[in-house]
Amino acid sequence: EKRRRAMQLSKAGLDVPEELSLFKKNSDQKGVPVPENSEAAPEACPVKLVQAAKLCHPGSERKNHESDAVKPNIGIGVSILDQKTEETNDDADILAHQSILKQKTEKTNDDDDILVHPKVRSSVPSCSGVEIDMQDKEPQQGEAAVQECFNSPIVVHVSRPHEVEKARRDLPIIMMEQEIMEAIYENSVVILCGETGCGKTTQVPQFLYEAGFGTSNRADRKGMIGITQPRRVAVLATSKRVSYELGLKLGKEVGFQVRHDKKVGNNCSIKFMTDGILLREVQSDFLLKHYSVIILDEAHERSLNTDILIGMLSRVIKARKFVYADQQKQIRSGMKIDPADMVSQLKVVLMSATLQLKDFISNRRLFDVIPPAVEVPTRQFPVTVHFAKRTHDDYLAQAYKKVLSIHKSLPPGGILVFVTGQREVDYLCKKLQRASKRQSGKKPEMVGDEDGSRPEIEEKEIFEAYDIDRTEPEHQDDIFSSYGEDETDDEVNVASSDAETESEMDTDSDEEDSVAHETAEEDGPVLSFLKGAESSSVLKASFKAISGQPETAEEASNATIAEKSGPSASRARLRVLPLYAMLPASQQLRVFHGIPEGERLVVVATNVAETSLTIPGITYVVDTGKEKVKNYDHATGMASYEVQWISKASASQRAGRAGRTGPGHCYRLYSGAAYSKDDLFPEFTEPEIKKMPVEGIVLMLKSMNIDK
Ligand SMILES: Nc1ncnc2c1ncn2[C@@H]1O[C@H](COP(=O)(O)OP(=O)(O)OP(=O)(O)O)[C@@H](O)[C@H]1O
Repeated sequence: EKRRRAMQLSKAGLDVPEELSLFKKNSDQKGVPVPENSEAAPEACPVKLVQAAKLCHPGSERKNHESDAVKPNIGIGVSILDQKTEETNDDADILAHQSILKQKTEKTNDDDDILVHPKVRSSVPSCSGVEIDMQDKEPQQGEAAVQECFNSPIVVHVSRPHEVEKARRDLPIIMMEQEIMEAIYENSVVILCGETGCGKTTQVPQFLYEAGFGTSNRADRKGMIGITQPRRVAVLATSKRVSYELGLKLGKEVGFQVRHDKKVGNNCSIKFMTDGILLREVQSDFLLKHYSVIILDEAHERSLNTDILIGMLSRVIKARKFVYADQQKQIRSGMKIDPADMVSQLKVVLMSATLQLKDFISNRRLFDVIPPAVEVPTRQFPVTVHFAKRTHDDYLAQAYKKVLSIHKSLPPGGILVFVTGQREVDYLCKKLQRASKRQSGKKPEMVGDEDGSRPEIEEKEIFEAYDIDRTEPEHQDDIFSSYGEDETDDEVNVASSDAETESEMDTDSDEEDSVAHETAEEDGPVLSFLKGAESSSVLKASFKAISGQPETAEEASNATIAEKSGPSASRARLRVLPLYAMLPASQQLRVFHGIPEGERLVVVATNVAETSLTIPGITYVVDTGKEKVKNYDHATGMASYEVQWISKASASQRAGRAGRTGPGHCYRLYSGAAYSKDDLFPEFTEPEIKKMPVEGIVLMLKSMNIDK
């Protein structure tokens, strides 16, 4: 809080009072202030900070900075500081160096483990993986050398685009870099909870990269930084963003892997992947030797893949510690180990905006030591949440109406609409496109047909939207059928509950809607409006209402927002784009490409857009509050898809999509009263592992050679 206020004051050009000051006088350096916190340094001289500290850069980038590169890392901190202090009188430079040194030379628990006994005269692997011959050194010197080696700071040079450098400084997580990195240095597992949009997904991999993780320069940080996402589109989008922010090439230093698509260079430092990919990797290499850090993003979703991964990683950490200690013992006894076989200790970071912490920290079988939780409590931009007065069953019609109402009366800004499945997406896209055509050709407030009449709502369209096909045979999905599917694929399918979450692995998504429909026959209230002609008339009526009824209270509220934010863009055409899991990647990525001036972007998405994504320009979110999930009948072992209310955690993620690149608004198409009921909107989604029949999970673990 102190730092935040100091930052605010200094950004506003005001004097920072002594008690809030980020700097304290250092008695050793006459007149040179030393930053109390590392984040002061980026504020002071963001680029010089890394450049000045000399470079240890992996891969091709290293060549560009060869003259700066310091090959062995031993003693790097001291020598650089001395050298630079002589070279420059620039206080900012010195400030930056000291900041780095202070941060990077913090002694860590891990460092304790790698002390070499003073009496041992042997070769040990250096930070760079090259053996240091210690034969000619005095024991104490050898110890000091090794100690320095692992304690020595390493700073990887990064050339970020100017606008990224500027935007980064306002991200709340940047102020927490030191706390986060210290927690990671000192613990095997760290939980990181941060508000949506605070910068977890894009920045934490960068913190690690800049600290030397993912490079081959240091044995203790050797191995890639792996980041898992529950969804393919998030993998593609975030890897692209991070490579852009770091000024690196996508597919080289920053890579990604999803099913059927892999772009990972030989010198890859940061790898984004779906959780299924990592599960597959852990089966073939239990130690995950290629990784120094694994970040599990969106851990709150508690998907089966993520939960199994957490369990597996808790074991991998122990196994790596064991192998690591053994290797250290061998080194101490004079044995040589091939640098390629050397392992470091594995770090695991669990990240989420809304995590039920007690599930993780109270489970002593999972983690021997309670993992620390670092919290980033603020988001960058505010999001105003608006609840509907009443909760309607016909959420699709309400969504349509809301989008047009926003378009009609609110200032420019993209709209992101959440519905439950592919068919709903396609249907709503079509409807909105038609409405837009009509609207752009006529007076802006007209939603009716060209002749001025109200748009005719065809029964056929409604049936199409909900895939109401009375002739379709009843279909249920056997949960075990997907385990064996596509054996050759390099991604594990653990029969996820939500086809929209994992559908890149599912082959049955086309059946989802029909399954939903069939199950609705028994499930009554949730989908009762989908039943045949009766339901179609309800929808028909609601669509008619869309174009006919005055939007009294809503228009009044919109008018207030419009007054504050400027004129509407109602004459603009709508650029309506779908986003769902089964859409080919190239089409998924269209939402990130920007749109011609004068158009308004509308993205109609399933819950694939719920987490991790920043769709540039999205200012308004329309949340139907519904999602389609796979539920299991424990008696029969069969699964079926149902449309149900989302959890509060999901609702908050959805709202978060509006405040990414500026302040936003989230329109919830359900009432505040409904939202407050825990039986309708639970705090968290029930972990999938609790819903699934245990046999399938056991079989899968057995197939991974895990007996207990
Ligand atoms: N593609 C992008 N274009 C523009 N800005 C972006 C982009 N991706 C990220 N950002 C900026 O970085 C911020 C942080 O994004 P990031 O995904 O790291 O947040 P997060 O804390 O992981 O959020 P979430 O919990 O929703 O995943 C965004 O709010 C946005 O300002």
